[in-house]
Amino acid sequence: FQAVRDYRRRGGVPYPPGPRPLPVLGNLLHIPKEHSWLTYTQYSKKYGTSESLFLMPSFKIYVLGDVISFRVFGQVIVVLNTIKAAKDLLEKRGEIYSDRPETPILDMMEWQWVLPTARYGDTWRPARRLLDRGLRPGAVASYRPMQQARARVLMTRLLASPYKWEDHIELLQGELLLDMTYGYQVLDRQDRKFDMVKRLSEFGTTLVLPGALLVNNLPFLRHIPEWLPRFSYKPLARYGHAMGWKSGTARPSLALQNLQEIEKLSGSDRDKAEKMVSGALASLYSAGSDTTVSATLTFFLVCLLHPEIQKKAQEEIDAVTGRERFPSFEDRPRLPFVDAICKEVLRWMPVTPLAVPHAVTQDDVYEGLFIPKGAIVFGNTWAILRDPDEYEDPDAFKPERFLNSNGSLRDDLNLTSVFGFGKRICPGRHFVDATLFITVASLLSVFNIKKRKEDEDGAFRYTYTGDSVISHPNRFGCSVVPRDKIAEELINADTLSR
Ligand code: HEM
Repeated sequence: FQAVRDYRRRGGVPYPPGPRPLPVLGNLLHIPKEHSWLTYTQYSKKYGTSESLFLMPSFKIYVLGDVISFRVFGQVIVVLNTIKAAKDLLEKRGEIYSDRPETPILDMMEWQWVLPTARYGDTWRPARRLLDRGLRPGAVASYRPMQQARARVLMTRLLASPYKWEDHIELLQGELLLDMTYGYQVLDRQDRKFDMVKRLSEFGTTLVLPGALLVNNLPFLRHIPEWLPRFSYKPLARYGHAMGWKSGTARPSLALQNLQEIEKLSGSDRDKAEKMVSGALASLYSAGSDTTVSATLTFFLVCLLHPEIQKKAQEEIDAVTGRERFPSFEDRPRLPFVDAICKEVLRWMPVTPLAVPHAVTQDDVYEGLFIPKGAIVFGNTWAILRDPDEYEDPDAFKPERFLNSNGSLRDDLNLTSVFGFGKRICPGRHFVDATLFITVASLLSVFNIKKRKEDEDGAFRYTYTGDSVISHPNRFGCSVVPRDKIAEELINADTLSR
């Protein structure tokens, strides 16, 4: 009966192609627990030929591999494997493709105000507007002096304790985000407020793992009253409280900007606005920290794998600074190769290979394929950025692909898929762009990032995590050494001047 009802609802229009569902289990076994983007990319090739019946073009049956689908316990999951499909649906039909999958656990915990998981509509809209305004290119430019200063503190720390390089990278991102958001200055890694924000946000991200999304579709797992109350400790209230956002620290920050507007309100309007603002602000650390850390770790990995690229970038930087100072944002137009490295870092190992899932709010038909209301839709950023038609030799790390023949930077419109799609595209992307540039340029101006002695002979292996929304390199050894005496003196002089 269900099959007949389903057929009627679709009017006979087929679902996007994919592996044949099994009885009861559907496609459960076809969805891998790890690195699912690789499997989806393979499926897209397997189901990816549009075939003509009887060799007659007009009798084409649609078996488009750029859109594939799976069904698990009544949930339809759609994966868009090309930039065209992602743009056609997530961007051009954004009004119905911008929701997020239902995550009741988050709602019960009052995380519904946190932007990356917020449902599309009246809760999301004002929070998103707030962040778009606060993180637009012009506004982000005002944080440059802070980003530059913090990047230099990273150099000081790396010189003092190079073996703690991973900790220093993580601390840098925490400092940048909490300063920009709340004007809060993290003391050190032991700072208790920093630690609490970190733990709360880690907990939040485990709830949006693909596994957690499937849990929503198993009715018997939907009610978990025994353990939920222990977790519902109003995380946002705590989060905002820890950062003192209502006391409005004097440093310019997004919190400070928004306080004045809230102060004009009263009663329930004020209460609602406070929740909205604290949710929007709390989104920034949870969405921005691990992601930028992952991209920075990939940059370190690239330096180990390609010393020649590192050297070429150093030559470019030296020609601009004369090795008498650190590079700055003002130097950026004269450092296209450094910029190209940052872009290639994002393309080569996309931090969120399947972006963040969208959900559809209305039945839809695309290229003769049926996409039902409630379907979860992934844009396969990995497949888009490893498409050999767009990126020659896509598995290779080649910054030159982002340069014109005269050495100037080349625009690449597909690269924005690193940050997702349509109305939900990452609002932090301009901030990331600045952070990566100044971190990479500062690092290369004074350090060589190399394999450890023990890794020099034999094959050096690296792997990436594949069980979460964010993918990052698994731990690898690395040696961070000042390039020479000049570099060391530059760092010391800068440290003393602070
Ligand atoms: C390399 C670093 C980063 C990457 C790769 C990244 C990627 C993404 C992606 C793929 C999405 C989902 C887009 C979609 O649904 O289509 C997203 C959403 C979001 N990102 Fe980022 N992001 C990064 C850094 C940041 C930073 C630094 C911030 C804050 C300053 C930030 C704030 C957000 C927020 C608030 C959302 C939710 C937007 C919404 O749902 O409307 N992200 N990001």
